[in-house]
Amino acid sequence: MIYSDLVARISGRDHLPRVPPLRHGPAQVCLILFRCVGELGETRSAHKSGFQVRLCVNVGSGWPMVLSGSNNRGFEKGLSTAVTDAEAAGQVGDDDKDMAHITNESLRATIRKSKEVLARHKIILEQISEKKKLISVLAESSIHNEQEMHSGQSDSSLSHLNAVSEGQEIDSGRQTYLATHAQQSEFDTTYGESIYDQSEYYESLEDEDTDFSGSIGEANYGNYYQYDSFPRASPSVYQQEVANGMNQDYVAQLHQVSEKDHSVNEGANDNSASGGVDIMNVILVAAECAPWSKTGGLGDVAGALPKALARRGHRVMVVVPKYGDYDELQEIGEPRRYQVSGQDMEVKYYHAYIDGVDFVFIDNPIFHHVESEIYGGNRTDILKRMVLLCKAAVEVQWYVPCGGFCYGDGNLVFIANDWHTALLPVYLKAYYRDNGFMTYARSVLVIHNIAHQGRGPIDDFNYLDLPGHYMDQFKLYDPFGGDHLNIFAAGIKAADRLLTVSHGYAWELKTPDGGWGLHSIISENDWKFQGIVNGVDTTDWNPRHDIYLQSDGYTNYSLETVQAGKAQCKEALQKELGLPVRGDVPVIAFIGRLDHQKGVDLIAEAMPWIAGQDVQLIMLGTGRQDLEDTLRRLESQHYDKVRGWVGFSVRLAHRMTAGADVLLMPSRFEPCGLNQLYAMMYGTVPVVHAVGGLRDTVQHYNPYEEAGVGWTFEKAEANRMIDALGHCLNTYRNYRSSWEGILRRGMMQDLSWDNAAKLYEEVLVAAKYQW
Ligand SMILES: Nc1ncnc2c1ncn2[C@@H]1O[C@H](COP(=O)(O)OP(=O)(O)O[C@H]2O[C@H](CO)[C@@H](O)[C@H](O)[C@H]2O)[C@@H](O)[C@H]1O
Repeated sequence: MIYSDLVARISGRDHLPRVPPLRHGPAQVCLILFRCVGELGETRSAHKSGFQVRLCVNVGSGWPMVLSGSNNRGFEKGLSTAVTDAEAAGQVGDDDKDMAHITNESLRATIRKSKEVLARHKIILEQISEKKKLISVLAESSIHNEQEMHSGQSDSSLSHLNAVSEGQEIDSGRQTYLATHAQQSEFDTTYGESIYDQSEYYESLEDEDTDFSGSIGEANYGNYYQYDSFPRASPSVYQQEVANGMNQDYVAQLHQVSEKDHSVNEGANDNSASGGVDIMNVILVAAECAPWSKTGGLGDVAGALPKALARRGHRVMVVVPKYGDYDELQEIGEPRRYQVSGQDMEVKYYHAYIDGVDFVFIDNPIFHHVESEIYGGNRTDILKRMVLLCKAAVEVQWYVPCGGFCYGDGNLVFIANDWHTALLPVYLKAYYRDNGFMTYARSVLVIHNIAHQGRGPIDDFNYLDLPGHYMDQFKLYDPFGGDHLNIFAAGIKAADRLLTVSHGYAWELKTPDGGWGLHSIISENDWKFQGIVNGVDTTDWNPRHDIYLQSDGYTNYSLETVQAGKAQCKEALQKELGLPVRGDVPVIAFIGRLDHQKGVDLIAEAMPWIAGQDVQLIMLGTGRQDLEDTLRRLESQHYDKVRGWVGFSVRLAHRMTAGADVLLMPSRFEPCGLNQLYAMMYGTVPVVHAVGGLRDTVQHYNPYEEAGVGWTFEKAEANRMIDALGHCLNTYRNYRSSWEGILRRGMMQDLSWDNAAKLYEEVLVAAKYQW
């Protein structure tokens, strides 16, 4: 018998860490302590992930050897060392015996106990799954009923979205997909980008007696308060009290009134912790969310990641401002009032339940009519919007009864995104956790783009309504701008966990060039920091059923039909844009915000070379005025082969991704990049600057081994880009079978959010058990 079989039998599972097989079976194995963390059970261990396994192996007559590891590798290493030592000492027998040969009674008892506990785990998980389904059904039927009552219509919120997806022109119709990066935020112009533009910054089984009979399902669902059952003072009063220097009597009073709630929460947490079930309440907060509002990749992530987390069994809410009138929403809960820099603001909540996710919209006039400039306009106006969003979002779990039940704070984790919601971890701490509330709530902050940090003059602190001693968290000295207020900096420090959207960018953020002045703070917080590569929403971005490929001569296609499908889409694209319809000419696409980051100026610099090639170039983007002018100029100068579409068109972005042969991404920095992922899904070959997430996701083509999915170049320089593009075009023209291989390998990857969601879950769980 080999060790891996033995351990698998002990646990009753067959996917334990890959334990190296022994050539000789152990004569005696005495399992003194067997303790698993993570998949097998859980404790409140702060270990990031994976297993913590302790085996005490009695090899021969010597003292037992304790093997332990907080992850697979540690365990494997320890075990193989022990085995090697034992073999070397001649203490391991030759016989490959069966379990029956293991005589140690305590080992058998442990095996039995472990099996029992795992069986109970299984039952508990099934119960949770059932309850989750029930809640989903209740929520859906409540929305359905409400719709029928209020509007007399019977179509669900989902069906409305489907109606949109069945061909309504989102671009012009709802005008919610907007080109807002066109309007530079005064924040970053004054205190952020301009500074860095001038600088060089660019270039459980823990306890066998644990009682599992308390339903873990209840632990997770029983702690949802009925609407508004949290008997606390009005949030604005409370938050204001904290900001003005907390009155201790007031704190005591609040503790008293919320005692009941906290006992519920504590119980819930205890149960879920010991029960080994990490189903959580997750609230993702963002300034934009597709399909309602989108200026770039953040909108895509906010629209897709929550659905993937919900598919993993978590109860998930997205909180986002309500910029426009979205038909599919229903008002929910009672309006509440919040103070933003001395002004009393009423917040209403709107709700839609779609694909297992509660989308909650924060409504106040300050959000209205800014969909075209979410991050644009006056600096203090943007700041007030973000303050209101974060103040309301940090309490949404008590006041918005999604599906009839509020989320509660007993098993809760917030996911904040970029500087816009970086105040949320700070508010969570300053208003609540510092004062003994929301003990079990956690916050994770995701960095999508460090170039925008929410910088402003120190005096802006007055807008934040925080106790004076919090000022230090925000204050940052910068060699170019001097002392300033930096919202991202404070959020990074306050969050329980810090994430970014690729491994490459996680590394870059800790360097002076990549951290944009925040590298030291990020490095200091490295212990809680990691990168997770974004995924693709495969319902929206999928050539098999992309709704934008169902008209105007385009067609859906798959790996099996890619040759004919792409050829048809290419023809339709050339027709739509008035380019010569030629199947043999390589079509190169660029899609993105027009700013320094995306390197569109490098394409302009390479234009003389590109113009000399038999190619077609299509660029879609919006942003900086001078770069928009560049697009227009290139089109007019090379009308026979270049199109520069200035604007924000989701439909055209999809069609270009399907119809082009090559996607060019010369980004100077790219935290993750979604377009190259979309391109590969559609059999379009990426040519990218090897930076951040582009380096992580595009494997350079190796003609000797016929491996790789695209071309990369090492420096964001026009001549480097030309080199890479030249190799790419050469392969396109002269090595067709290699080209097909590259394209197919790209399409065959699993780029869905499901992988990333699993990794997010590990981070959420790590945050939950972090004290
Ligand atoms: N003119 C236009 N018309 C239509 N659609 C357009 C468009 N311009 C851009 N888009 C769309 O907006 C999205 C852009 O996403 P990216 O990830 O490439 O960049 P962005 O820099 O906004 O996001 C930041 O956040 C994301 C998410 O984490 C990171 O991947 C990225 O590296 C980081 O810079 C894509 O869906 C793209 O198709």
